Amino acid sequence: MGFLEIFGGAFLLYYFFYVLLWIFLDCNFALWFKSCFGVSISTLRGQVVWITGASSGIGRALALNLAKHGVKLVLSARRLNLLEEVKEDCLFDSCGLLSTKDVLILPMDILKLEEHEKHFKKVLDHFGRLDILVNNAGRSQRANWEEIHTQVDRDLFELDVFSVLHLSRVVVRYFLEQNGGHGHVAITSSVAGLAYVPSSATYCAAKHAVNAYFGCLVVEQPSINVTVFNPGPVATEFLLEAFTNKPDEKVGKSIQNRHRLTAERCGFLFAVALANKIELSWCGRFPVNMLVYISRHSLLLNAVRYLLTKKTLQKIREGNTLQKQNE
Ligand SMILES: NC(=O)c1ccc[n+]([C@@H]2O[C@H](COP(=O)([O-])OP(=O)(O)OC[C@H]3O[C@@H](n4cnc5c(N)ncnc54)[C@H](O)[C@@H]3O)[C@@H](O)[C@H]2O)c1
Repeated sequence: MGFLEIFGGAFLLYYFFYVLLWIFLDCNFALWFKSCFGVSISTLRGQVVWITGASSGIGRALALNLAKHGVKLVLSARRLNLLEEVKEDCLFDSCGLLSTKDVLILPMDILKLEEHEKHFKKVLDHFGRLDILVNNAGRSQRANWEEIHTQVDRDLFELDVFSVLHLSRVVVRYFLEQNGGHGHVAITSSVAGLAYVPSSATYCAAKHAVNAYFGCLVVEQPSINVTVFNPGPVATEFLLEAFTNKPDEKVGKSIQNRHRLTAERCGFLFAVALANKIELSWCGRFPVNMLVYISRHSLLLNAVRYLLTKKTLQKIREGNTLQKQNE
């Protein structure tokens, strides 16, 4: 057998394996592997994890998954009543591993950067330390590229990028100066931060931006653990609050969640990524997982760009449940 046959066979085998991953897994291989054979979420028991945007969706699901394993929590968002409900659910799901003082409700508007230090002080006053910050609060977008008002670009970046960076810098400085140089920062990014998706140009750019900022933190401060978690479509109510092309306008619609990852599964995978300190991971039901793998292989990506129309990509994005307005 010549070199070409061996090389060709190995190449085909490699892609055969990859295609199997694309079809059967709902996340990247490393994350799936760790969810089965990695360290348990229980290794985080007793640690203090601060989750922003914990009142609903992925943040809430992550909180519940961590609470089941006795992880102490700081729950932040703007709506106090919802945070109180999440706290109750966390205490219930922890089956006695957590008492009421182990879950701190810390209402905050993350856009008020000047209050970040004050909120962090409350965390330290209550628990005496912080082990992991999870930057999860954020809003998505539905808008045509050419119609997006520059104010929307600014507002979305203010929330999804600048507020995240500001809070993270407050915490990273604490890790470096008062925590022996160690600590863990995580971000709920998106597959829109790994690939290009239609109808969300500002959001896509914002998630690429945070991925780049946190990637730079990894190379600059190797002692700080960074987890960039990139979900595909997840069944939450995020479209209610999503930006459009106009300032101060929200999409204001529920999605029908036929082909989306459940928030529970997403929260579990996120908790696995935290426990195993996975730097970069993603999740999503077929064909999202496949498209992310392909987007990381530029040759295949170019082929797929010719094959998939904007409408098809949009349908995948919406979990095959495109609303009339978005068609
Ligand atoms: N649902 C998806 O399909 C999906 C996919 C990829 C990434 N994400 C990301 O996941 C994260 C959570 O989204 P979700 O789907 O759970 O939606 P969600 O609307 O249920 O959660 C968003 C959370 O952010 C909070 N928040 C928004 N603005 C805030 C502010 N100014 N101050 C404080 N808190 C604020 C909300 O109160 C809420 O708790 C977001 O960063 C989003 O970009 C979602």
